[in-house]
Amino acid sequence: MEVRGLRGWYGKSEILQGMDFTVNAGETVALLGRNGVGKTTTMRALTGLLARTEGDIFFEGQSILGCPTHVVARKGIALVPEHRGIFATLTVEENLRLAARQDSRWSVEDVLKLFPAIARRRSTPGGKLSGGEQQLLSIGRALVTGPKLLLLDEPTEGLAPIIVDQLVDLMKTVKQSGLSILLVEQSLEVCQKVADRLLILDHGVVAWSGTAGDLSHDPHARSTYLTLENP
Ligand SMILES: Nc1ncnc2c1ncn2[C@@H]1O[C@H](COP(=O)(O)OP(=O)(O)OP(=O)(O)O)[C@@H](O)[C@H]1O
Repeated sequence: MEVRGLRGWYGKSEILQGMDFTVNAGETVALLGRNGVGKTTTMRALTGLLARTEGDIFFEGQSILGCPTHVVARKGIALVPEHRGIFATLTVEENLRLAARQDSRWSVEDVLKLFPAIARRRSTPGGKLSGGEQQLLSIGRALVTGPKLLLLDEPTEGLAPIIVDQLVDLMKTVKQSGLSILLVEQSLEVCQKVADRLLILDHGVVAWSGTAGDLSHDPHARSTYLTLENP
């Protein structure tokens, strides 16, 4: 994915003010920044969910700016939103089967094998799962659609450390399968474990980019662009 001069608005507020970045095939890129800088808005702009955008977004060489969400999804971009978006009254298995596409390289059975924690709960309604299980299920739902690029919006937010470790392992497995991942993530520790590159968003643009190692040696960037919550 190549993003060039991306601008995006809510009403008259210009939140994204000319973002430039790429996510190469097979790469995991993390998007960081203080609360409210526009990380979720970026994810929405990339998936046709923001009403007003300008600039350009290329996916596999084709412009997708302004494409409706279902078209973006069909091209192979799957968004796992911050609030997970699973069906509370449907079982785990029904949630997966409803999302599954025949041409996906991940079948429902593959996903259940990959996530034993939710396989054990396959007959449980989505609404009865713990936060961590819901997060795994929503990633599973994205995988069965057969994406090439997975967009994960704060997947570890609010989860216990042991579940975060499981999610990190899962992201590594997904990455090894060749999928590209763009991840909004506040924890530098998680970024260090899974991301090839980090992008820090500030004032609607990508203000810093580099590896987690670069950032650990750059106290100025950490104090300028990140909150104290970032370890
Ligand atoms: N639906 C909306 N209508 C109007 N303004 C919005 C809407 N959603 C978000 N905003 C504003 O847009 C700005 C960017 O919000 P966004 O959710 O993208 O930030 P974020 O970087 O993801 O932050 P957080 O870490 O808090 O989720 C914020 O100032 C927010 O108040």
